Formats: sequence, structure tokens, C-alpha cells
Amino acid sequence: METTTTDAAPGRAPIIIGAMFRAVGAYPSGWRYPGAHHDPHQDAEVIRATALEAEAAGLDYIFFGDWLATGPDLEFRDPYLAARIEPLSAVGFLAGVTSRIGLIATVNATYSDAYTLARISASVDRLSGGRLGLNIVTGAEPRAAANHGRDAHWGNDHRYDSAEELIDALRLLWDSWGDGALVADQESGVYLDPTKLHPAGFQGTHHPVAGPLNVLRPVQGHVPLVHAGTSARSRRLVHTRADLALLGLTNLTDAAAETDAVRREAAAQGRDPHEVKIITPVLPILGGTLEEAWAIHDFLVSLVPVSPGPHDGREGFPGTRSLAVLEGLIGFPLAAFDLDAEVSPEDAGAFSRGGHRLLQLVEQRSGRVPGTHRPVRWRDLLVNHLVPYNVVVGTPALVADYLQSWHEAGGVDGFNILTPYLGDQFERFTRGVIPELQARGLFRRSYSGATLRSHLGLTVPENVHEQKREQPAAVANPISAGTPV
Ligand SMILES: Cc1cc2nc3c(=O)[nH]c(=O)nc-3n(C[C@H](O)[C@H](O)[C@H](O)COP(=O)(O)O)c2cc1C
Repeated sequence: METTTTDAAPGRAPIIIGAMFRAVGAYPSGWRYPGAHHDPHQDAEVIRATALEAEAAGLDYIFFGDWLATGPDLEFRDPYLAARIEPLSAVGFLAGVTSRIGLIATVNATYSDAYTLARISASVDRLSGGRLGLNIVTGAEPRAAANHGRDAHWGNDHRYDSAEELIDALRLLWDSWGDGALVADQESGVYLDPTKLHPAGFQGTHHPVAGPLNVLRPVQGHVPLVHAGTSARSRRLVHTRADLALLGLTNLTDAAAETDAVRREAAAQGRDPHEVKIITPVLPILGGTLEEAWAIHDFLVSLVPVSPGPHDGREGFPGTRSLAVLEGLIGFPLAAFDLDAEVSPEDAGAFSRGGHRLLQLVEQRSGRVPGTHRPVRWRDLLVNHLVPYNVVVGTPALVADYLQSWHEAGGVDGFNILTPYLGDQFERFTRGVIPELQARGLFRRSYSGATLRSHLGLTVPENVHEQKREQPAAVANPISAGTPV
């Protein structure tokens, strides 16, 4: 499938679109859908095929999340986390498989070493021709501590102090090789100019590092940094250091307020607010018709293992929690209930506010309304409560409407697209929704440059060491204005 040459509507930044890769599907039961990829033994081929499909459609990047532990508790809610390919390995593999698409790997700052991460990231950026991005997280998984020889997962401030230092150390290391440091003159026999090989000399508490780095400067100068988190310290890291903010936004009103706040705070830090791109995850479930999309959603709901009774004691969605969850949501006790029985309009009328919000969610995702030809079952309430993402169910045109409204009214710059299961659903997005957005002038029709920074409209930062040489005062926070890409 060829992408043609005209670009997005003049004067508007095109929507940024990345594929958030989850091998066995982002919907909890996606791996059970007939024909869906469900065996991590075949992940290499699925990673390759998905990346090439995304590149053929012109997506800006493919994105790999990370989690530093596993266990049976992940089976029902997040099966894609249980056994997966490590993100930096995945992007290193794809650097040789793809040629234009950006490659973003999640790294956990709480368990990373600056020099090692600087080497790996500078190497993959050079090997990929400047297509690497790093998503810096601090982690929410307490088990990660024991997997890294620690007694406990650090508290919020400790994690973010460490993450801020890691980013500052990375940027000083990436800039080790100034312009002209490598001479490699066979005639004179001069290989390098030591005056342009800069030590990092970072004196941090968590990531002190001497440098210089033994890898040339990344093609992109600084590898673009994404940050995903939820706390106030997470927002501070976005405002002061991130190039992209990955925010879990749940509704259009909040999105507009959040995106405004991020840009305002970034400007208060002396940054160009439009140099911080705001991305949010969306999980489309696509059908040729709305009814077909609803049917796919209904089938995925039916495949999520919940039951009113004890769930043979396995962690995940034990019946007791399901029943308790539901009673908490609807605001009244339920005797033993049949998951597939219909919720009567009378019951629905007695629901709490939380229960009514859940009924709205079920209607948005499935068109189901109590007392109509598409009634609501107790199962619909329970499963839709357990699936936390922005799920949008519909045809390619309806999904494009949704993305357009979040881009225009919600103020987001782009989306991490989650796929319910890997099989036809990803192709329905790349071959259905992308052309729809291109026809509306909302998504570019070709890669305008070769690097991830060029796809994202980010400038290339100056070398912080050489910036320091031009300005006698020390650079307090090595974030520099950029030069055109
Ligand atoms: C959309 C989104 C995606 C995320 N993906 C990851 C991930 O892949 N791995 C991870 O450890 N944390 C991920 N997180 C971030 C965790 O939520 C974060 O590391 C954790 O909550 C600790 O940060 P906090 O104290 O700011 O919440 C993600 C967060 C968001 C909003």
C-alpha cells in the first residue's frame, strides 16, 4: 500500500499517531479472539509484521511499554504484560527491519544506569538513522524492587528525583562528542580532537557520571523523551524535561484542561510550549459497520472470564471481587446474580451516580441501553468497568471523528493507538482510519524527514557542552532551544 505525497492541511500540525504495541492484544480477552496472536513464542514475527504495516501506513512511531515483573495476577487484566520482548531489544531489532518509522522504547528510570542507557540509546539511534525515542517511567510495580536486588520500590519523590537526574545525565553524555571531535584524518594520523570530547561531569545524587560517552552523538542530538506518569512529580518532569507527554486522559473536558495546563507550565519553565507534544492512548474496535463493531466488542466482552462465584481461587477477576465491585458501583446489594441476565430499567433507575456513568460507558461502547432491543446485561457493566482505556467502537469514519474531536477540542497533539487484538484489527486501523484522516487533511501522507524528531516536528537541540562554552554561566537545566531539524 503506497502513501501518496500531499501533506496535512496547510497551517495545521498533523495529528501524531503511534502504534502502542501489545503483542497479545490490549483488550484483556483480545488474545482469545479467533485468529488473534496469542502465543508469545511468535512475538518476533508479529513485531516485524506490525512495524512494517505501521510504516507502510506512515505512522510516526511504534511504541513499546515495559513492566519489570510478572505473575499469575496479570493473567486476566493485563495478559500482554505476562511474557513480552524487552523494549530496547525490540527497537534494536526493528532498526534493521524498518527504515522510516519512529521506534519508542519504555525504560524505567528507577532501575536504570545512566552510562549504560546512554550507550544503548545512542547506539540504537545511530543504527536506526535517528529514529529512537525513550519513554521514561518510574514504575508502579513493587515487585520490580526484588527483581533488582532492592528491599522496596522507592517512594514518589525518590523515584522522580532519580528520573530527573537520569535525564540530565543522559543529555550530558549524549553530547560528549562535540562537532569536530572525531577527526579520523588518515594523512595526518590524527584520529580525534580531545578539546571537543566533553566529559559529562554530572555530580548527581542518584546518577553521578563522569563520561565522556564512548558512542558518537545520537543522530537526533538528544533522543526524544516521552514521559508517562500520573502524579504531580510526573507532571513536573513533563513541564521541565519531556519532549512528549503520554497522559491517560479519560474525557474531552479534562483533556482540554490538562493539555492547557501542561503547555502553560512548560512555558513557565521557559520552554516553547509547543515543543511538548501531548499524546493520549485510544483503543479503537473497528467494524465495517457500527453493528459489526458492536458485535466484535460484545464478543470480546463475552470472552473476559468473570463470574459471580469464586473463580476457582485464581487471582485476576475472582467472583467475589466482581460481585463486590458491581455492588459498589451500582449502589445496592445484589443477591447471587446471573451475569447474562438483563438489567431492568427499574434497576438502572435505582443506580448510584457511578452506576449511571457506567451505563453511559456501556452505551458509548456498545449501543446497549436497558429496556431496548440492545439491552444491558450485568456482564456488560462489570467488564466495561474493568477495561480502563479510552475504547472507541465504530467504523473507520466514526473513529476518525473521535480522534479529530480530541485533537481539536481536547487539544491533544496525537494518540498512542492500542489494538484490541493483533490480527485484522490493526490493519482495519491502518487501512481504514489513516486514509480517513488523510482525506480530512489531519494526517500527513508521507514521511517529511528521516528522523523521529522530524516526524514529531521537534527541533534538534544544541550540544549542551558547546552551548556552555558560548555562555559563561553554567546551564542550570540542560534543556536548550533547538535549531531547525
Ligand atoms: C498512558 C500511560 C502508560 C504508561 N505505561 C507504563 C509502562 O509501560 N511501564 C511503567 O512502568 N509505567 C507506565 N506508566 C506510568 C506508570 O503509571 C508510572 O510509572 C507509575 O504510576 C509511577 O508514576 P507516578 O508515581 O507518577 O504514578 C504509564 C502511565 C500512563 C499514563
